Amino acid sequence: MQFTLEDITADEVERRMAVYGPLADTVRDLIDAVIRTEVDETVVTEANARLTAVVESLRANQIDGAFGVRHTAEGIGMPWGNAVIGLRNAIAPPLQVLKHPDGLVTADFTLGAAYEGPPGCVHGGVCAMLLDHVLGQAGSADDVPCYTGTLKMRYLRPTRLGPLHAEAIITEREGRKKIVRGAISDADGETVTAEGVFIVPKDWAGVMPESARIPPR
Ligand SMILES: CCCCCCCC(=O)SCCNC(=O)CCNC(=O)[C@H](O)C(C)(C)COP(=O)(O)OP(=O)(O)OC[C@H]1O[C@@H](n2cnc3c(N)ncnc32)[C@H](O)[C@@H]1OP(=O)(O)O
Repeated sequence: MQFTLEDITADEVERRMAVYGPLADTVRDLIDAVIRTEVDETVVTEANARLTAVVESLRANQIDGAFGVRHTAEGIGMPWGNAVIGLRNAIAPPLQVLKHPDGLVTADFTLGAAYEGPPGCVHGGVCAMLLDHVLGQAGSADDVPCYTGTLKMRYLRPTRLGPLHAEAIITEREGRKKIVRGAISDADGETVTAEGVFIVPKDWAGVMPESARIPPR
């Protein structure tokens, strides 16, 4: 598992974000539209033909495999394929995770039709995925990255699709292990709580170069 140096300027990062962010936003909108459309089926078939052509145009030149986690020499993270926060990943909500001075990390986001499990509610696995990431970023808030070792979820009540809040913080440390706790809440309070053991890998310094220790945004 390696992080990749991409030696570009901050301006170039911004420029690329302005190109790929809107594309992923449109595809995210497309996913929602495909789930909810009630148009005539001939329109659906035509849309599929146009989309197939778009996919072909994008695949004319592409990388092998996944995007990876790239960073600039200045330490700007570009985890753009990430399933939770990836700028280029239309499957990601995407979460904008904020890091507060006391170590708390928070994210406010809205989940729509693409994240449904029980009727009108968020899929339990989606809650686990989002909390895994938010707890992971809280565990890494001291700039020493850690990986999920164990993650326990408690589903208190169904999480309705719509506006939600997630937060997490390190509550205990023991050597390379950090216990991180967090929750997803709606307007009426917590719906899912999570507790995880996050572990700094033995060889983390080799895995993540000094220049990349600023957590990905
Ligand atoms: C900044 C961005 C944040 C994003 C966060 C996103 C979170 C993620 O999704 S990470 C991906 C999912 N997680 C993974 O793929 C991790 C896969 N596992 C691993 O890489 C390794 O097993 C790893 C790093 C967790 C531990 O490996 P290693 O460093 O060799 O641990 P090891 O030396 O055996 O054990 C260290 C301590 O941790 C404990 N431990 C090891 N594995 C686990 C585990 N799975 N659960 C709980 N405790 C564990 C050991 O018991 C030991 O404890 P103690 O010091 O008290 O004896």
